[in-house]
Amino acid sequence: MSGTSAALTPPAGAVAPVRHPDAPAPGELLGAHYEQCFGCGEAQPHGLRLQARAGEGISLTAEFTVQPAHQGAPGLAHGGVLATALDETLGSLNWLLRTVAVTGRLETDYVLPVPVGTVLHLEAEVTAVAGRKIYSRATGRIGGPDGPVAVRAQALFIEVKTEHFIDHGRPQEIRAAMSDPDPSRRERAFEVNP
Ligand SMILES: CCCCCCCC/C=C\CCCCCCCC(=O)SCCNC(=O)CCNC(=O)[C@H](O)C(C)(C)COP(=O)(O)OP(=O)(O)OC[C@H]1O[C@@H](n2cnc3c(N)ncnc32)[C@H](O)[C@@H]1OP(=O)(O)O
Repeated sequence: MSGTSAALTPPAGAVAPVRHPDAPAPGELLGAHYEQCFGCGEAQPHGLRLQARAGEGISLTAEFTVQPAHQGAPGLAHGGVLATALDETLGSLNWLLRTVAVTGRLETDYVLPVPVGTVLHLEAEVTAVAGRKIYSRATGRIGGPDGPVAVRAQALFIEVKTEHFIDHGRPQEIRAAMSDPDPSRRERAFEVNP
């Protein structure tokens, strides 16, 4: 049984998403947006280390391998970890729009159990944009990119200003991220200059 709440149905005035001219080319790896990110950070030992790759239009693919640290039941991925993988994949789509946005709503269907050691093959796309609201969906397959769907999600991301992170984040992490000598990492941890 699955369904979609009204909040995830784009309103009548919604428009098709527009790929930013500087979006990474199809096939290009996006790389981590923040090295401590639980979803994608390479310096985050407990994280998913999800790797996303730009697709055509406003779409992308991503992969992550379920580790023993990601278990809920013996030998099986925790549902919250799978939701994180979907959230991260969907959030990464905003890099193709060059819009800074946070998850407002995420609805997840769990279709098949996902064992430890499995590679989850994710694909995601933005379906519509209405003002600050970005509508998107994703699927995660197991056994290969064309394998059966194990999880799927629909989401609503809300565009925010850079100040969202400065106002709400903890000062010590903000200071550390802002003092990163690499300007592109600084930009992607906090802001996007369209
Ligand atoms: C994370 C770092 C990103 C760095 C960026 C660098 C670029 C990186 C590039 C790429 C990789 C990114 C990968 C990230 C992946 C992970 C993403 C996450 O997990 S984000 C963390 C979890 N989410 C939160 O912490 C939000 C907490 N919530 C809030 O801060 C506010 O509630 C917020 C900003 C979402 C909305 O607050 P308001 O005051 O700005 O706006 P209002 O007026 O309430 O909402 C605007 C519209 O949206 C609807 N809306 C808001 N929340 C909704 C909801 N939950 N369900 C349905 N509609 C909702 C409202 O009804 C309203 O609609 P009407 O304009 O009136 O039509």
